[in-house]
Amino acid sequence: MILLKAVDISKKYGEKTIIESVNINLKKGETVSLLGVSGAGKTTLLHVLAGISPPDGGKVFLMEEDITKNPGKIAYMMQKDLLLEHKKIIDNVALPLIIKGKSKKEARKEAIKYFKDFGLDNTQYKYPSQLSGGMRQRAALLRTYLSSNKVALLDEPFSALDNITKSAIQKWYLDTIKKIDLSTIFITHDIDEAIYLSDRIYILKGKPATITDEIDLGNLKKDTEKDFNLTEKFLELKKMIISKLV
Ligand SMILES: Nc1ncnc2c1ncn2[C@@H]1O[C@H](COP(=O)(O)OP(=O)(O)OP(=O)(O)O)[C@@H](O)[C@H]1O
Repeated sequence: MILLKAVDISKKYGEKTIIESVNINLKKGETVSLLGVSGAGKTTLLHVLAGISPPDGGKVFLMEEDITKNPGKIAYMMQKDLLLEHKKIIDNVALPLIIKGKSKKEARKEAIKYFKDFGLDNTQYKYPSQLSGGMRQRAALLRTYLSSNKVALLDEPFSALDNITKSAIQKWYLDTIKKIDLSTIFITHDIDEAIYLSDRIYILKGKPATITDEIDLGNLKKDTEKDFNLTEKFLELKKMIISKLV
C-alpha cells in the first residue's frame, strides 16, 4: 500500500530550477533513502514533501489526501536534533502531543510508553545536555514519531554521530521502526548507510535534479547476514551506486 506519493514535483529558487519532474513514493513499512551529491536538491525535495516549502509544480499525497503545501501532516526531523535545552526529555518528547491538544499529563503518559523501545529508560526527567549524542537523537526520533506515527521524513538523521554510536543506532533503528510500524524517507550522503537501512534508494541527480535511478534492496537479507557490509555483495552494490551517483 502506498502511503506517500510525490507526483511530478518541480521547485525553483528564483529563476533557477533545482528539481524537476520528481516522482517518488513510500509504501507502508518501507525505509526509503534519497541519495545524491551535495547540493543535488535532497533537502529541497524533503521540504516540499513535508509541506514546508511550496513546489512550483506537482503534488504530494498522503494516502489519497492532497497534502501539498500543508505542513504538519507528516513528521519531519532536521539534521540537528533541536531539543529544547530548558525542557526535560519527557516534555521535549511529549511536545507534539501537547500541540495536538492533549494535556501535559496525558501527553507525558502517552510518550512514556515508548521510552523503553527508544532506549530512553530513566531519562525522562533529565535535560538534553545530560544525554549522549545517540540518546539525544533517539529522543528526537521519538518526538518525530509522536508528531505523526505513520510517516517520517528524516534529514541526515545520524550524520553527526561518531561511527560506533552511528552503527549501534542504525541497528536499533531497523529493529524499532519495524516494531512501531513507521515508514520513513531519509536523506543521506553515506552510501553504506543507504544500503544498510533502505528497502529502496532513489538517486537524485542533475541540474535541475530528477530521480535518475531507483534501486530496490528489498530482497537483500541484510539484518540476518552477519557483517553484511563486508560481503562481496555489499561491495558490488556500493560500486554500482557510486557509478550512478557521479
Ligand atoms: N532557500 C534557498 N534559496 C536559494 N537557493 C537555495 C535555497 N535552498 C537551497 N538552495 C539551493 O538549491 C540547491 C539544492 O540545495 P539542497 O540543500 O536541497 O541540496 P542537498 O542535496 O540537500 O545538499 P546537501 O547534501 O549539501 O545538504 C543548492 O544549489 C542550494 O544552493
